[in-house]
Amino acid sequence: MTGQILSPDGLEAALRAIGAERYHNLHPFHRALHDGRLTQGQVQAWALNRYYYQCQIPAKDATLLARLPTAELRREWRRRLVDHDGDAPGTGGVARWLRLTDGLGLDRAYVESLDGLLPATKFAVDAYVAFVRDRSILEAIASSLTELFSPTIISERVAGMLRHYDFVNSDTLAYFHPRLTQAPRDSDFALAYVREHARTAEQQEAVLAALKFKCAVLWSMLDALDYAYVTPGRIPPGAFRPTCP
Ligand SMILES: O=C(O)c1cc(C(=O)O)c2c(n1)C(=O)C(=O)c1cc(C(=O)O)[nH]c1-2
Repeated sequence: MTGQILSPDGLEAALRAIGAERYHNLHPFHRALHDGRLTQGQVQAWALNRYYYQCQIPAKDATLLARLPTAELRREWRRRLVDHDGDAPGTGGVARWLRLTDGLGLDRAYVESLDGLLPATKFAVDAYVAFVRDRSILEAIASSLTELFSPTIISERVAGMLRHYDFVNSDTLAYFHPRLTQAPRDSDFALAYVREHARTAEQQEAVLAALKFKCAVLWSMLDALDYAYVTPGRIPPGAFRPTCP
């Protein structure tokens, strides 16, 4: 498609095709998580590593917020900060994620210390924040478009985990509930922005590449979990070691 300019609908279709092929719902570690094939220790490893993604998302959004040129765009984007950081201690998505790690039996101070992260989790998440800092605003906004696909995986995850694991309940999974309305609101905005602003073939290619990059960030986080926690003997030095079965 080099050089060819897509219509806004054509661009949206190409973005959705990337999600259908590359989104992390297809990863074997997620399939195992949602189908009840993981131990509590493996679910702890997932939640502990994913905590780093959660707590860097508002840092990523703050980085982008500072670069946005208009009050209208900043007003829209700052909602994301409030969604994640809350507007008082103990509120917002990051605090709700800690309810999940608490409920799974992880020590909160240990989770927050980030000491147990897999090296690849840190590299992947830091690469996402750096991408949003260093690339064009159009690419930065496009990289959030994985959220177009997240409501489906979140619904599958919550239903699957409640059905299969006796160590979670709807209170510990409360993180996910607001995401079902926040994610479509955010991705509707990001998609409309991208449809309107990606006009040249070069811009459209950059937008598609940004979404592929973000799918790769999410995929590589799961590759790292799969490598370290599924086959015994592969946990990297210093990373979290489950003590429960
Ligand atoms: O549970 C998931 O599978 C999932 C995926 C994604 C995503 O696709 O990036 C996000 C979230 N959750 C999420 O909770 C979230 O807050 C979020 C923010 C962003 C982003 O790129 O700004 N993605 C996601």
